[in-house]
Amino acid sequence: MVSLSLRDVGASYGRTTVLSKVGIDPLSPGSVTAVIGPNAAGKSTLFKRIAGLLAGPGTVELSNKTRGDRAICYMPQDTGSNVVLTVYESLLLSAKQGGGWRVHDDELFEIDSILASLRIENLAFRGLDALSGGQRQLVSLGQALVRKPDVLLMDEPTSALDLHRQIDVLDFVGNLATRTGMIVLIALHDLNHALRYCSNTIVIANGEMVASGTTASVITTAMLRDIYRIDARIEPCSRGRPMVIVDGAL
Ligand SMILES: Nc1ncnc2c1ncn2[C@@H]1O[C@H](COP(=O)(O)OP(=O)(O)OP(=O)(O)O)[C@@H](O)[C@H]1O
Repeated sequence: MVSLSLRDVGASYGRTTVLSKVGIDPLSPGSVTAVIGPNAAGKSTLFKRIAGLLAGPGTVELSNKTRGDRAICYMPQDTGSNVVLTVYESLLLSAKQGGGWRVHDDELFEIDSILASLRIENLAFRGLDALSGGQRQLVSLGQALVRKPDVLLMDEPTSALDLHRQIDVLDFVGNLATRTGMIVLIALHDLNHALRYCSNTIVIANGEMVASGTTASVITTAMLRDIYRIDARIEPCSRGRPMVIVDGAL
């Protein structure tokens, strides 16, 4: 089964280094890890570096990958598109990216199944330029999933979604990871989503990794104070789930 580890990973834009020395022990198949941290901390940069879209020092090691060059898929934060394609065509194009152009029945079946799982089958023949922000985000996730990556990097995948869709998407991706062994990293600002859906969490601040480990051990009152500069408590809700309750900014 696939596993992903990082050693001393860094990245720069031109001469400006924005990320350095990020290291994580092998992430196991099927794991879902949150990547959290303030704005401009370096979360998207880390994803671009892992996906090979940015060069930099250190090693991204992916062992036992099954998908060759398509093993790692980055779902960007900005899903805007002015490409003249329908939703269905965009998923088909994504499924075929890097492969041959012959279309097989099982690929069409897979696209239908992902559209249905994300509850966007009604959008299949709508142009990408005629979608709402949330619909674009769901289509972008569909484009990533049809590639069946070994590692899925999701950059704030629920930022444009209503509450029901947020839960739907995170449940779906978590179950898919468990079922297929896909490793998932999700950049999140909603720390309650991290507590609920991610077994492990990595904290990035000022271009450095400042904590990593089980989500419960990483999301603490002290971390929220030091990294986010907020006064907050982590308390169980009436159903026993830990929740971040924010009292104010420091
Ligand atoms: N293409 C670029 N060229 C130059 N600097 C960039 C570029 N993209 C990002 N940066 C800078 O790199 C730093 C890290 O940005 P990054 O997008 O990785 O942060 P982030 O943690 O994902 O932030 P956010 O939570 O706001 O999305 C920031 O200072 C940003 O201004």
